[in-house]
Amino acid sequence: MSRLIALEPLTAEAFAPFGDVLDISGDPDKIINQGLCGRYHDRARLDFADGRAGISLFNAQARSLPLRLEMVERHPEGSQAFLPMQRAPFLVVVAPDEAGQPGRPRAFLTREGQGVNYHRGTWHGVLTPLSEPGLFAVVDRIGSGANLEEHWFDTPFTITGETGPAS
Ligand SMILES: NC(=O)N[C@@H](O)C(=O)O
Ligand code: NI
Repeated sequence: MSRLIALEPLTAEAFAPFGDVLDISGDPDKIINQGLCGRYHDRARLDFADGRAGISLFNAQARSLPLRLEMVERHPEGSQAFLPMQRAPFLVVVAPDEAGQPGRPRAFLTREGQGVNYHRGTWHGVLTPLSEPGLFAVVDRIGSGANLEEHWFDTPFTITGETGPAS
């Protein structure tokens, strides 16, 4: 299998097997605050086994494309949401699960202002901003026990800077 992975635009449909896309596309679900605010209500499936939701802030160093992808990880006990606190697009890498191992990864480029929520157990690359500040609010599980499984590829992939169809 080719080790080159093209970028795909992030859409709710394409990302549905892996998680939720959080953005203000389309009409808000509710108009609140005396008509001054649109509420895009309850847009992510949060799931925390034997734990609670926590909000953390990540200040991540920017990476550049093309990017060598050596590892994906997953959190068996909880979902994980990345909500940018700046407007720059960032890289989102996910992979299907194939009998407990990640299948071929897919790479998405967010639009400005988009965030993602990885469903519990979704294989994903670590937070990868493409510019700085790489400042994100992260909503994930706070609890005891192991909640991180890493998979290091025998042969790394390369995420190109090109956009293209799903591979
Ligand atoms: N380890 C950690 O808190 N972050 C990762 O899970 C990640 O997806 O970036
Ligand atoms: Ni993670």
